[in-house]
Amino acid sequence: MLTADDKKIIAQLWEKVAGHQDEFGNEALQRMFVTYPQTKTYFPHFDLHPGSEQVRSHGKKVAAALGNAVKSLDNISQALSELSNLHAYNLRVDPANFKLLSQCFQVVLAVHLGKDYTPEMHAAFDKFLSAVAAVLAEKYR
Ligand code: HEM
Repeated sequence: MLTADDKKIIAQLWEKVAGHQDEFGNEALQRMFVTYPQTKTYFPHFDLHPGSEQVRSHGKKVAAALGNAVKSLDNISQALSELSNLHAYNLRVDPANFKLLSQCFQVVLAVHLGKDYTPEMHAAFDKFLSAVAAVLAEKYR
């Protein structure tokens, strides 16, 4: 459950992300594929080499979806409803993978924002990403 404070901090953090959104999405995916190679099995139809345009374009979509959720912190479930259907019914992504991408996205934030990514931001954003993951996994049962 996101507190009012969490929501404020998440919105502040996203202001720092805006402008780098596409790049951060791309880097998070690149890290996920290198660090957790099992995640590549969901993308057999993608070129997964570093610098891949397909990954870049996918990173842009993922980051946009996160940005959309940041705008709807009071109703993430509704904001990501279509994506939730897609991941559960069509893609059948094992929900364990959501944590892996979340972890990679946080490393990207730490690398790029450095000290600006404060422990408070880390804590609030971690809760946010868990909430997103819960929504993407909620249709599985
Ligand atoms: C924070 C978590 C995630 C978000 C916000 C997210 C978001 C998205 C978005 C926006 C799309 C594009 C949907 C469309 O084109 O209409 C997508 C597609 C997809 N996602 Fe996710 N995703 C997440 C996690 C994951 C994870 C962890 C995996 C697997 C390891 C995954 C696998 C896929 C696949 C295979 C596609 C289809 C790609 C294609 O063929 O174009 N997603 N996701």
